[in-house]
Amino acid sequence: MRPDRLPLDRPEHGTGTHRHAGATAPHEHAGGEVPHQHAERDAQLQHAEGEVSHEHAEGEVSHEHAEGEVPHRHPDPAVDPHQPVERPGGAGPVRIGIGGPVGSGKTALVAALCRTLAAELRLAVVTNDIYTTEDADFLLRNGVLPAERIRAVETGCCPHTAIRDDISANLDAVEELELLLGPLDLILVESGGDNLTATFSRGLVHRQIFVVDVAGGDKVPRKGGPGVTAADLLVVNKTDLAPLVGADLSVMARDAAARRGALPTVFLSLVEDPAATAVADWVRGLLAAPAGRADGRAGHRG
Ligand SMILES: Nc1nc2c(ncn2[C@@H]2O[C@H](COP(=O)(O)OP(=O)(O)OP(=O)(O)O)[C@@H](O)[C@H]2O)c(=O)[nH]1
Repeated sequence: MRPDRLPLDRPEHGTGTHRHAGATAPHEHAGGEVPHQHAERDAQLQHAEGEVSHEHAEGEVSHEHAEGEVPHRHPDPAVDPHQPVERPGGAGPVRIGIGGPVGSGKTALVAALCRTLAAELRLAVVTNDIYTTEDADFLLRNGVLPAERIRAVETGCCPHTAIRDDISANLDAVEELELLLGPLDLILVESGGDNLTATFSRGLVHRQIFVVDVAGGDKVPRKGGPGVTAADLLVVNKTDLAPLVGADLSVMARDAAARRGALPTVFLSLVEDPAATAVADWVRGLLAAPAGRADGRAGHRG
């Protein structure tokens, strides 16, 4: 092994286009590797300071690396490395993943759903953060659920790795909650903030909500990515900010419909509707529906 390549501690997957942040040293790619693109300023393929040079396999997707991050590989987000979980006969909890870009309002939505649904459902939450327990701490500070109903997973890596590739820490957290709390109706699994390619494995959650916000402008649904195109529910949050950033919500609605077909999209402002009414109603509908497989195919009851 070359000294500039560290051993991988996660499953290897196939590959494609990716990007590296910052300015630094050129690096090599293995023979036979699929051509990929780099940021404009990256004419020589550069890594952020502290980043270690590494290889990428065919099919890998676009992402950025933080300073000092350990090199690793990512799978094609269209390929789920795990088998879909069956929602167990209507008896076990429905697990819903909540993902989306940094700061889009995932934790605020989790808090809102806890406040709205805690009186009618037996629920628990798993949060994922890279280096901290920030999101769990926020939920605790705001008293949206008793402390024993919240578990924090520190991923120590790109959040999408812990919710899609190696989901063991999240599965452990889910299992611990079920053992400790007894029968549950709903477990919300919040991902750390990530890019538009981050999706949950159907081996971890039965359904997933993808949260984007209008603050970055009205182009986000048009940009697509598996979260936007394939999430079971797309939430366009912070609609109260639309006039301030010049975002046209009708354009976002049109683009979301074009990208998502029949899949639902909800426009939300947690400032104006702190109960997240439309999302809570969607969750209620899901729990009332017959049990089914995580990939949406018909399941069974009992
Ligand atoms: N104006 C406005 N602000 C919002 C809304 N929803 C959330 N926010 C604010 O947006 C900021 C980010 O919200 P979070 O819930 O922390 O976002 P997040 O997606 O969990 O962030 P990460 O976990 O860091 O990825 C906070 O300051 C929230 O108060 C909204 O509907 N309108």
